[in-house]
Amino acid sequence: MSIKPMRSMLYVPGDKPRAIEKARTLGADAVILDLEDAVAPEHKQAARDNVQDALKSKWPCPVLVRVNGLGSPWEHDDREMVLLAGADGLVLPKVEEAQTALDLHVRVPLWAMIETPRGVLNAPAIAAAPGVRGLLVGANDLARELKTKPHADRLPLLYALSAVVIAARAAGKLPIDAVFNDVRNPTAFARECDQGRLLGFAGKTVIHPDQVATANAVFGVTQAEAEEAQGLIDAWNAARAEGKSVATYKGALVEQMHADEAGETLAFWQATQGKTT
Ligand SMILES: CC(C)(COP(=O)(O)OP(=O)(O)OC[C@H]1O[C@@H](n2cnc3c(N)ncnc32)[C@H](O)[C@@H]1OP(=O)(O)O)[C@@H](O)C(=O)NCCC(=O)NCCSC(=O)C[C@H](O)C(=O)O
Ligand SMILES: [Mg+2]
Repeated sequence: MSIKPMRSMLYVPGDKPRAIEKARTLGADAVILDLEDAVAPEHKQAARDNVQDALKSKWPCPVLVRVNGLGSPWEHDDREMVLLAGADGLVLPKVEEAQTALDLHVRVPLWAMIETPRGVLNAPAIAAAPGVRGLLVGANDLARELKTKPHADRLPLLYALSAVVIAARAAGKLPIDAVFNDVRNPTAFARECDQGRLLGFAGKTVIHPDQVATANAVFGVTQAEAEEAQGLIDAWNAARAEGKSVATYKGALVEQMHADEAGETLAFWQATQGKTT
């Protein structure tokens, strides 16, 4: 089984060449070169050229491109460029129907952004569409569309966040949590990462270098967790060798599902060894 961790997916504005260069060195599990909301209309062409250029060289992680939305004046040229330049994935904003993903016919993995109420309602079908690798939450757009306000615990968004996790997980795709705007508030960022992890997200989209290490840590597996997983597997194997159907580890029940989960934890830990953060 090949595991590609997506603990941190770093957005980088396509019109900031310096930030694009820096992004190569930050230890994010993926980089999303943005042509959409981070780029003003008068810079769209220059951003597309920068991104095309950046895709010519080798990167230490997968590089995705967020294109402008369907119906925008830039959508066609953006998509052509992504296909020509060979990005590792295409991030499509404001996806509301599974048919949108089906109609695209792109030859790169698709990451669908869920950031409207209709997108949330149709998330199960969108996630299940062939070619879709994962769902990314766009909480800024979603909050605006829901006519809600920022809230420390994201209470107004909880239903949508969980709906995205459930839709993605049911389809075997990756749910990725939304960005946290306040880049000078690492404590609140870490709290939001913890919440996202608890909800079941596989990783978080981030917007600043300082957010990468925290996302990698929170959505990753620590050495202590890996050792715990190994201990549980050893206890399970010993019990099975004695013909038992259940075991205990440190006083708690262990069944096949727990051993399987521990195996996944170990595999994920191994997949992140050797990464910079
Ligand atoms: C958020 C920022 C505008 C903050 O900018 P600034 O205050 O200028 O940052 P710093 O001075 O702290 O930057 C320090 C150095 O780090 C580099 N940097 C900054 N951001 C990035 C980045 N994302 N990737 C790579 N490198 C970055 C700077 O170049 C500085 O480097 P150096 O000069 O060498 O010291 C800014 O961080 C930023 O623009 N972030 C990305 C914004 C973005 O991509 N937005 C779009 C995606 S989020 C979205 O659209 C929401 C979603 O759709 C929704 O609906 O929710
Ligand atoms: Mg958005």
